[in-house]
Amino acid sequence: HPLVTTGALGLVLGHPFDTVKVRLQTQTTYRGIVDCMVKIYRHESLLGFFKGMSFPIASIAVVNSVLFGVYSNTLLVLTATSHQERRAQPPSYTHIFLAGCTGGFLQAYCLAPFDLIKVRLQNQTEPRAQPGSPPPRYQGPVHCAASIFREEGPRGLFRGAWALTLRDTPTVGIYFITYEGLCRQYTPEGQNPSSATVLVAGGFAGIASWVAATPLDVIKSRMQMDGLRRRVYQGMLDCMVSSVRQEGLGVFFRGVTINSARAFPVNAVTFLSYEYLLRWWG
Ligand SMILES: C[N+](C)(C)CCCC[C@H](N)C(=O)O
Repeated sequence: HPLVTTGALGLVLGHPFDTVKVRLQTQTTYRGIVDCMVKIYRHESLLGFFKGMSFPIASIAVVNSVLFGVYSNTLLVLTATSHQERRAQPPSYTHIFLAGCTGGFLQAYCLAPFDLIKVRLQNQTEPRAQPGSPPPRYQGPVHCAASIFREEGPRGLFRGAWALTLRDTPTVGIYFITYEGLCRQYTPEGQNPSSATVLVAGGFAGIASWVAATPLDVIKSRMQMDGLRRRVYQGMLDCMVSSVRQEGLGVFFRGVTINSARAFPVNAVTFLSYEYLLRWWG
């Protein structure tokens, strides 16, 4: 289906932005977005921007099905109305928020191992296949997963999962509230939102939820990178405190600009697919 293709394309085109975000959040060698992009391009070529992309592509369908499936089923239980009836009897924002939080909470658990591997691969700065230079620690996603499993045990695959859950539970609530709120604002009573409305509302829902999610996103990424060699942080709180001590409060908004630029198109397309699927299967 074209929408699935567009969704996958959005993910591919958005990935370079995500790589820059992750590096800005976890490494101190970059002075900003442009500096980071230039350095990646010089040392690792264009391929450097696409490190760690295969697992997100492979898992997006599952992760988004859990997110949107749990959300819409929770809403169904809370409001006792089907999707069609819902245009006539819109659910309350409390219900939307609660259903979003439930979806975010469950989605975080499915996402955690894939996200960990993505972040570890994105942070490998070695250029690909340079004869003579030492090879990167992880040769690819499967090797990365197997190495983490071997070196850190099965729980190692869930490093940073707690921070990820805390990041996603409330902010997926915000995601759906923003989306529904904007759709209602710009749609005549009792009608379905137009495609343009869905795209714009979805884009802004992505940005709003990511802005709210950024502080815990930074902590999550740092927890995921911790333990690569020796462990630096005692836990999430320790990671927050020492990050703020060393880098100031601004640390909580690392990567927010580039991530917002990525989030608008990616989430616009995501919500458009969601609305289409609901109308078909309703
Ligand atoms: C709630 N939080 C902001 C964390 C995520 C919301 C949507 C995530 C989306 N798949 C994306 O990659 O942008």
